[in-house]
Amino acid sequence: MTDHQLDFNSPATQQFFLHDALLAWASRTPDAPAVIESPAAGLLETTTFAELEALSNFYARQLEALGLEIGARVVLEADATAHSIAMFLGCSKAGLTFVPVSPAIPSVRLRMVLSSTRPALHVRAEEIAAVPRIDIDYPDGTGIVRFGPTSGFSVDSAPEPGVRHRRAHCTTDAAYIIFTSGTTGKPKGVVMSHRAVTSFYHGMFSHDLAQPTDRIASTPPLHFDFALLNIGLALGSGAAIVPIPQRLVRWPRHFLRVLAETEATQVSGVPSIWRPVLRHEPDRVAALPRLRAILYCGEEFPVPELRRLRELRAGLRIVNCYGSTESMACSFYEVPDPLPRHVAHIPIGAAPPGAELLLADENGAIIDGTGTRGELLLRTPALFTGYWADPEGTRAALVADPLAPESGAQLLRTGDLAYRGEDGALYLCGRTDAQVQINGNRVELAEVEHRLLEFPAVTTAVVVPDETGTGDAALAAFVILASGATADPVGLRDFCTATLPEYMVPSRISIVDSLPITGNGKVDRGLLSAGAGTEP
Ligand SMILES: Nc1ncnc2c1ncn2[C@@H]1O[C@H](COS(=O)(=O)NC(=O)C[C@H](N)c2cccc(Br)c2)[C@@H](O)[C@H]1O
Repeated sequence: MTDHQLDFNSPATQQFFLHDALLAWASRTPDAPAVIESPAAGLLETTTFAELEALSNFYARQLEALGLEIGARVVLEADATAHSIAMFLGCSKAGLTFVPVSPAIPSVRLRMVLSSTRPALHVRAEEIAAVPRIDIDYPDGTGIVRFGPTSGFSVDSAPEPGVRHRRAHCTTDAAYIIFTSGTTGKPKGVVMSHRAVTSFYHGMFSHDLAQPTDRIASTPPLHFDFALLNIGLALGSGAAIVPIPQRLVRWPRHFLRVLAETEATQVSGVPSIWRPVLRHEPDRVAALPRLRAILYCGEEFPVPELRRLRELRAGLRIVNCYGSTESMACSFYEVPDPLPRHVAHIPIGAAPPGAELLLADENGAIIDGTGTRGELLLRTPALFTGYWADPEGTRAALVADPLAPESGAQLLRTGDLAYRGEDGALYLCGRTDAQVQINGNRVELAEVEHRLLEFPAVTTAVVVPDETGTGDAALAAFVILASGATADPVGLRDFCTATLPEYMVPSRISIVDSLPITGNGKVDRGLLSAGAGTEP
């Protein structure tokens, strides 16, 4: 063993890292399916726990051989597949921090991630590396790697070897950094340590959400930590993960075919994935052979749609999973079966064992009673390390424990408003800021507004959730142009598409002469949301 190679078996390093949590079953059930993929109709590809472990060891060795520093970043551009899961497990084993990004990420945003995290490597799944990104100027010394069943681990350009200062990998090191939308017009890199992620998983396993015989279909993209929850839930329970390619999620017939062929027993996804399925293929939902549970997160699931799902599948277990990326997630709430007629909103339940959700009023005082609205504060061992390169933003997200301010303990300010129901459960009722969820993706309205304001002719931009449409959440933008200036909604929309992910591009852009305001002079977003802003 050379002086910088890590010995995973020595007591000193016998800690609990992300890869320990996800591969514990490789020794118990090596031949059980860990990843089941459906590359084409009628075709299934299964990777066993032993194969996944061996593949992650292969990638770990290749990464180790590059001699990078512990904690160096690896930007991982891939969809969720057996190989990309093995790659991030390999990063975990090699003490490297992975930064998952979507293959659909606009180059401008990818450049921001690269310049901010200064990664040692940009590793790309071979199926997407076939389309080279020509407009990326890498920070110097960044290595470029293609990986997959054909390429193995192909180094297209070697990284500058890091100088090893650190001897050992410890669980407070960052397992991953996930970039979410940021209010200051700049996305925030949420840094999650191994200790935070594995303690979250530990709390999650106390809910018995999965058995070794389960096959959990996962629909979120790899850059959304919901995907990491699903992968951890499946593999950590000895069950199989069934990654659903993004392109299929929007096609109900294909989506349901894959669920049927892989005999998925659970489906994890944001509520909006069910809307087209319920509208266009209800019979196929009813006919799915083994679906027994769904898990959702990211946004409210409209109760009428939940009822419809239950009509189609009597006894379906439905779990509402609430949380923010800064603590991976937080609470799991079992939707009662049957769902009483009077229920109009599904609660988020309570925090998992080992964590605590508190309600605080605007002065920071704790709210114990029922019916009073406050901001949700979270005490959890799964707390993020901070926002990457943003100490100010990190401080603003945390608050001293109101019940023990002297202790130095920090609680997460979720930014969510909630109240405690008579049933003791917590119900969300809005945001303290203007962050919204579009198809389960977090959108800071300010970030979209900032982009619109970069358009030369625009003097004012307001973006609100568009409540005028039916079903899918969308964004409506209202812009005011400088006097005499001209612009058209199509041009404005293209301008947004150039730098923002699709879900952040407003579907409706109205050029207006004025905006409605509330009594205290703020733009009346509620009125705009309701479409009042577009009346002639
Ligand atoms: N179940 C809900 N009902 C309603 N509103 C929800 C729910 N889950 C979130 N949200 C909202 O989304 C915000 C956070 O956005 S986020 O940081 O992008 N994270 C997310 O959306 C997803 C979050 N990481 C998560 C949740 C569950 C499992 C995993 Br694993 C991960 C929360 O503060 C809430 O406002």
